[in-house]
Amino acid sequence: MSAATAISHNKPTEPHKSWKKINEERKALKRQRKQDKALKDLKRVQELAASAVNETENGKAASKPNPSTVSIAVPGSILENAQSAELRAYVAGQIARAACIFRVNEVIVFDDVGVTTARETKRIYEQDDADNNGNGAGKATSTVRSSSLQLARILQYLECPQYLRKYFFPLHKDLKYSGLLNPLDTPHHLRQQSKFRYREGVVCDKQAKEGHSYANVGLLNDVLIDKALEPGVRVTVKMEPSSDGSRKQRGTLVSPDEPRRETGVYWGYQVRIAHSLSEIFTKSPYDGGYDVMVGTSDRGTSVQNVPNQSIGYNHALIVFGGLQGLEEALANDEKLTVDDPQLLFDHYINVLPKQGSRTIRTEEALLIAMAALQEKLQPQQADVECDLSDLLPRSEDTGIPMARDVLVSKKKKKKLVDNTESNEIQPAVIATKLSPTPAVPRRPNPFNEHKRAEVAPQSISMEADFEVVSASTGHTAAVNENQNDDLSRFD
Ligand SMILES: C[S@@+](CC[C@H](N)C(=O)[O-])C[C@H]1O[C@@H](n2cnc3c(N)ncnc32)[C@H](O)[C@@H]1O
Repeated sequence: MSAATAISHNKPTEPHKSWKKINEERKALKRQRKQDKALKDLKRVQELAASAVNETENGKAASKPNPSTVSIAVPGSILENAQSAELRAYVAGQIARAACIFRVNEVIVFDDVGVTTARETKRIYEQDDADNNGNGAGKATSTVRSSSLQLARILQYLECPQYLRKYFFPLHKDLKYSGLLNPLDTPHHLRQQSKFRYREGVVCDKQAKEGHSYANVGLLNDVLIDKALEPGVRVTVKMEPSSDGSRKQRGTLVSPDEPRRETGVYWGYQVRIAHSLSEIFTKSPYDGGYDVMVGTSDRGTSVQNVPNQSIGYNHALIVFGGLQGLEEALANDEKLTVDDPQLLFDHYINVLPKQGSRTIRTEEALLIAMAALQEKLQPQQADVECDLSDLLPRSEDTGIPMARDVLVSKKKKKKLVDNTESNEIQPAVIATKLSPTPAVPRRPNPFNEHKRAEVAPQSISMEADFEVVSASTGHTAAVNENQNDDLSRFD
């Protein structure tokens, strides 16, 4: 017998494993890995919670100032220049994406035209307290250019976490193509499995113990919060680490500024409507208004002449013009008496002195300007830096419409193809039911028409005579009352 054969003969032979056994072992390994990850996440959450408690005890949290803010103003009329309803919505989506990419805290939609035409009329909307000179006199109605209202509504819709949209955005023709828009993918749009200290939520209509209420924060179970609030209110909740053995998740109501202030995480933008150029400046939500105002125009000073980090700010405002620029917006403002827009701003900047097209569209200028101004702006209060990469969803975890298509089972796909071939209409669209209790959002929401639904049901049924078009089904979609009523599944 050769040595090799002897060795192979002496080697203990492994018992033959069936595929069933191999699969079981693999599954067990997978389970183990999942458990390890969950434990790691839990440990991290507990550590963060403990450090937050420490900070509060040391009085540090209370004294932390709010980080500096950036606001942008864009005219609603830019939608009027779009060739179709789909493109109109798409332009609004581009503004929302740019605002998030550059961590903008406030988007002001202003009217740079004033007069209306047969095509572009004004619409009534519910003005909030903030618009109403902040005198707390309650809600009032006002009229606004329809393009401004649509832009503002789409901006708000996209900023709202998907799981809350059905509470705050009843079916509306302005949102018809919202399903085609690219999602914002912001950190505050948390997934169910994300373990982050803060979550956006809505107060539920569910009995809670005295002085408490339940909020839907996008988790499997509602969270018990430490305040008795009216159902429908949008809230920011600080999650308490879940105690062992308790299935009930608890949370504390906090200010919407807190997540960003405490963690440095971008927490979305606010939307405000201004009826004219001057209202951008006069109705600022910040005490003392904006301290640095930047106007943008191809007639401005070259951005290359602005030294890096030379624009110190606490509340910066960057204003963009429409089709005819800021000159036109100024000419259409009855309150402003100056005749040169440059006089309204601390800086009047040309962000691309050697442009190769005769004109740069506002949605393009927005991206160019925000990128060019990054190194020129210097916040007085910078965001705190905190590595939260393992707690917040990364781009590969987030919802891309294509990924959803991939998840459609082969059987379903075949059915879809068959139906299309036989010219059947796909029932892939939602009819959002208005929530039974009118939602009072935490943030001023001038576009909330829940009240109108109660008062004038006829007008809603007129507006509801359309569909929401999803990215995957295109124009073949039709309304089906039985479908899931969450608009977010299209984003
Ligand atoms: C269609 S342009 C208006 C054209 C106009 N001549 C102007 O720039 O004032 C729309 C808006 O995009 C921005 N924009 C366009 N080109 C720009 C540039 N080179 N520098 C800064 N902003 C620009 C401005 O806010 C402008 O109001």
